[in-house]
Amino acid sequence: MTDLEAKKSVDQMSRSGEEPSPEYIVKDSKFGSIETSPPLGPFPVVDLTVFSHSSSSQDLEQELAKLRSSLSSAGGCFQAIGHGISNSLLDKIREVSIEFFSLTAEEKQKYARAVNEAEGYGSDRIVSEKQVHDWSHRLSLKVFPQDKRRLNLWPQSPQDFRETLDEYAMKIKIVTEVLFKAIAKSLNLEENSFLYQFGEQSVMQTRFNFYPPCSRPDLVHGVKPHTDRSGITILLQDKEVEGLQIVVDGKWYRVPVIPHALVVNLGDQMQIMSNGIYKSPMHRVVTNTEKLRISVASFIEPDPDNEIGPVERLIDEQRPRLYRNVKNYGIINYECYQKGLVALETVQV
Ligand SMILES: O=C(O)CCC(=O)C(=O)O
Ligand SMILES: [Fe+2]
Repeated sequence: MTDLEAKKSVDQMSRSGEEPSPEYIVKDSKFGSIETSPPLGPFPVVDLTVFSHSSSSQDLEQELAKLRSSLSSAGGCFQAIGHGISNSLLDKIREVSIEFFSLTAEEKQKYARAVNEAEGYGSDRIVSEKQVHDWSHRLSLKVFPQDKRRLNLWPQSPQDFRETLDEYAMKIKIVTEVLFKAIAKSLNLEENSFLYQFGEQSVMQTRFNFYPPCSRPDLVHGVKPHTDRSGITILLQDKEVEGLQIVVDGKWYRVPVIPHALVVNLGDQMQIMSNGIYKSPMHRVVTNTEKLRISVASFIEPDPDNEIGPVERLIDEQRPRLYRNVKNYGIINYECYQKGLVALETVQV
């Protein structure tokens, strides 16, 4: 057993069809009951080809307007198409994820996350006795900077796991660079305004999420409500099974499945850099009784040695500085999580 792990794994309970044990049951969520099927959300589909290829100013303006409206609302999310990653690579990364999670518990344990570490295979990190456990297993791996990869935690089975992740991560990195420039453009900023804050040594952590079916989806979270601590998160959802929900104006909405689109969520650090103009959305994952769900989330964060803060041009009399400059927001975020504090609130001026 690692840290304060639950006595029964979600895999075991899922297979036997039994009710979730008490550690998984959400009692008094401040977000209300777990509604597994709220309405579909107003998340636009943005075609990234207008940012990476020459295109008419009308097309460019149209996609920039979608970025502005989606990122400045509490919804902070859109789906990206035209991202340049082939359908076959997207299917392949999903396939190796399912193959990994289908290995025996003993085999997966070879890549187990150590107590107090973020990387490796396991369940959510438990930081207090009161914490409700998520109905999921995950495998988290640092993919960039490349020399920080801990290859002993990278599965050797299935055989093509490592090369698929490497290829996928390289492509995601290119997509994020296009996005940083596009987001800067949408705020009328110089195109490297965000890219340079992330730095040459920006970090990418890829997390493979696995949510087995649950006999009582109304009682558990696949992932509890949270905002991402990243700068930006690029999420490949399951090809068929929904589960992700996002809060817009105080209400939960489902994020639809678009099989070869990437869900783009801003994280807390872009909310800081954009001086609060763009938002890091509150989101959660719900489970269902019938089908397992997987997702692959890539979290891109600035180099932890870089001091980041609101871009100067986004600070003026009408919009005074909302956040102080910070270094290593990851640590701030983790410490706040342990104390039950909202990290973004602690860095407000
Ligand atoms: O599985 C998903 O759709 C989202 C997962 C998520 O929010 C996360 O890993 O931070
Ligand atoms: Fe998330």
